[in-house]
Amino acid sequence: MHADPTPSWIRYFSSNTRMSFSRLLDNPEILKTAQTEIDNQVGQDRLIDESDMAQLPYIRCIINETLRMHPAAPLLVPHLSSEECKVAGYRVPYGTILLVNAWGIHHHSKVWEDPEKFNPDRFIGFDSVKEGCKFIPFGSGRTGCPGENLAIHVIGLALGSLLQCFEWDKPNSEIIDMSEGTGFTISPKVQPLLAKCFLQPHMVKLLSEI
Ligand code: HEM
Repeated sequence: MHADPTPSWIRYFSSNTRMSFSRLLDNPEILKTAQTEIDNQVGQDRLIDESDMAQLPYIRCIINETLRMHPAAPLLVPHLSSEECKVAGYRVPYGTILLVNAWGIHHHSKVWEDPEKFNPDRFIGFDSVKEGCKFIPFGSGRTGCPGENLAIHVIGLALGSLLQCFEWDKPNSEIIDMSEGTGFTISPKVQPLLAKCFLQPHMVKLLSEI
């Protein structure tokens, strides 16, 4: 394996990581900050692994910001009231199907400043307990997603590996189309994402030993 200045092309289909990656390609300074964090915390002598995630808070901010703008389950999953109750002053009769519009909350200008801007910094020091239900890509409380930690680690590892091993660029200067398809879960409408990648020179030796 050698560091070839000619780029390789990647056609990327995965949903969550693809959304993060598209946003990073359109925001090269954020991409660079993420790479610097990996360089500082993991170094160049070994590949990133799952145990590094706790030391990569900025990568976590990028994942959160992507899940804010593109929550995989925009209406969470339907819930059914097993008895009559009151929610925020509203009477909810027994047997009501309740949908929570997480996408709407995540994009609401009264909840988030400049909600259409991709800005991972807004999650620096974010405390989900103090902030209440303004960020709920995994739902909340007893019915919340039990796979949250696994999902964050898998996305972080995929994103971190791509950032550690390669330099990235867009195929052209156009803003990447982030339109979302319709359905129970969110996925990008335009598939696949096309990007140019260059192997980082310092990764050549490491990757050739795998
Ligand atoms: C980015 C990845 C993921 C997202 C955004 C996500 C999101 C969600 C959401 C929004 C719910 C419904 C919560 C509610 O309405 O209260 C849910 C439920 C659930 N998720 Fe996830 N999830 C993800 C990954 C995973 C993974 C990796 C697993 C398992 C390995 C998993 C297992 C489940 C299960 C079993 C439920 C149903 C829990 C219940 O009803 O008791 N999820 N998830």
